[in-house]
Amino acid sequence: MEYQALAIPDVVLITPKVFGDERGFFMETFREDEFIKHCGPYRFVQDNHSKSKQGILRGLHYQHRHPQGKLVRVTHGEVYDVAVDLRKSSPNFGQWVGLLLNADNKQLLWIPPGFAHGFYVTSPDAEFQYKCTEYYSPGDEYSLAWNDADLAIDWPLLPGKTPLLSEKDTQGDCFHSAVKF
Ligand SMILES: Cc1cn([C@H]2C[C@H](O)[C@@H](COP(=O)(O)OP(=O)(O)O[C@H]3O[C@@H](C)C(=O)[C@@H](O)[C@H]3O)O2)c(=O)[nH]c1=O
Repeated sequence: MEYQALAIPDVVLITPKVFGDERGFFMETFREDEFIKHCGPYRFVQDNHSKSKQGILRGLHYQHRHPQGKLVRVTHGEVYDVAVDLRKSSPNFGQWVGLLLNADNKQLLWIPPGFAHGFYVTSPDAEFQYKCTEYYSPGDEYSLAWNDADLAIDWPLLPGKTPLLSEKDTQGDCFHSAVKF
């Protein structure tokens, strides 16, 4: 596996080594030893899997008292995945990184605690799987507005379409007033 720090260096893009043969392929998707070396001494306690239709945008989500690091990947289809740095002491505070993750490139993205995270589905549908460093904590969930003007995230929206959101995400907080770390 190859580990590449992105423009916000604590966000790491992981490219697995894929062994193809006549049966299909094999790849390792997580190794604790390498992960700790490149991303930090985190431990995962929960795995999640969601499926979404084209044009769905989930996010931008975070927990505050129980911040979650997330190791995310796409196992079917494609999404544009975004992480926003909400750590006040970070040189990258208020900045975002985004990139396409899909079932063909098989890449994984490590998003540390202290970030808001979300994704937009660009393919007809997409399955999204991720590991989390903290358990889901319903009372501690926050949604940051996907279209906040200060963040100015350059989502690759389908022409003429506004993203489809959950009720909760239509009420997302603006960056200015959002709870930070
Ligand atoms: C996230 C989550 C949800 N749920 C339940 C609550 C709710 O009834 C249903 C759907 O929840 P949500 O609408 O919050 O699901 P979703 O919008 O997919 O939330 C996820 O979005 C992405 C972008 C993230 O980064 C994740 O951390 C998570 O916040 O699933 C759990 O039981 N455990 C969980 O860990």
